[in-house]
Amino acid sequence: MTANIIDGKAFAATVREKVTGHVARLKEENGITPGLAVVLVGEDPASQVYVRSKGKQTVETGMNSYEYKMDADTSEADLLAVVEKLNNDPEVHGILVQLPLPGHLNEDLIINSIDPAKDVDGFHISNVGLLGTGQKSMVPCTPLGCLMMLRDYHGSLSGMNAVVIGRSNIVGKPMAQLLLGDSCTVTIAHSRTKDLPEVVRGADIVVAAVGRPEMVPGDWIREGATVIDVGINRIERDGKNKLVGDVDFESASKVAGAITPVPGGVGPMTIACLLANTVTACCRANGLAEPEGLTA
Ligand SMILES: Nc1nc(=O)c2c([nH]1)NC[C@@H]1CN(c3ccc(C(=O)N[C@@H](CCC(=O)O)C(=O)O)cc3)C=[N+]21
Repeated sequence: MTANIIDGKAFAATVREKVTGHVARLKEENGITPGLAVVLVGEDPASQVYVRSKGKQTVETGMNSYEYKMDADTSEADLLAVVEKLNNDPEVHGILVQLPLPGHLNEDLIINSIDPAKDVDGFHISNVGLLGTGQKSMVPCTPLGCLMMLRDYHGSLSGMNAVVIGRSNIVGKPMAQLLLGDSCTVTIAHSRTKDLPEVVRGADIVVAAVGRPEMVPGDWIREGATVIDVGINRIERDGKNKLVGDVDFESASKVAGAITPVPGGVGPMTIACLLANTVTACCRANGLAEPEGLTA
């Protein structure tokens, strides 16, 4: 058996098309242009690449993009002041503070200083609580992108066994909440899980989000299962730099029913969902109907 490839890059293009349509309508009918502010502290090269890509796509979909680049030694007070300014700016509907932050900055404190209505990452405790209780919230971009792909591929996820490997606040935990919301039977596995291979073999849906290159081999995957690979790991192989996931694609794609590749899977969907969340935040801020096809 050879797995179907779930093409995240192509799917992301369709999400961006929807975003572009909603943005055009907001401009035409309401005279509003959604705006996304991205704050980057420090000079991590990978982060700079993502931030540039986010800014470019924001503009391409017709939205306003605001970038704040701050020195690596920026004080907490200075960063809080920037967030406060963006919270109070009516032209800014979405705020993203790129993570990880330099060690001297308290990430929880900074994230929780963002207006929850503008928290397009969905990391604010208020949004986490809303998601956990099934109320309307801002949903974290990566899990939202994974959910969109799973729903598109399967239709209904009801009753399926889903195993999420990884318990991060950014992916694992919100992913599990979303799958539970779609009536999956959800297991959150992690580094201390007993007999992880056996647990994963019970899954109809596997979401790998641990950050360890190729740690999930094909013989952990049940025949025909759907595999969502959230990992983005830079490794060196045969003297070349390579991007690989948390799943061993080579062996897993021989047993899975469907699998997302790396690159070109979850990554592009994450950025597309950030744009989608910005439109959603803009509509809510203006008391307008939820944009169709862009929310969980
Ligand atoms: N507050 C915050 N929110 C984030 O959403 C956030 C963050 N901080 N910090 C960094 C991570 C990382 N991230 C990625 C987004 C897209 C790709 C992506 O599109 N990757 C391409 C490959 C790009 C490449 O070649 O490097 C792909 O998978 O096909 C990757 C990584 C968002 N993050």
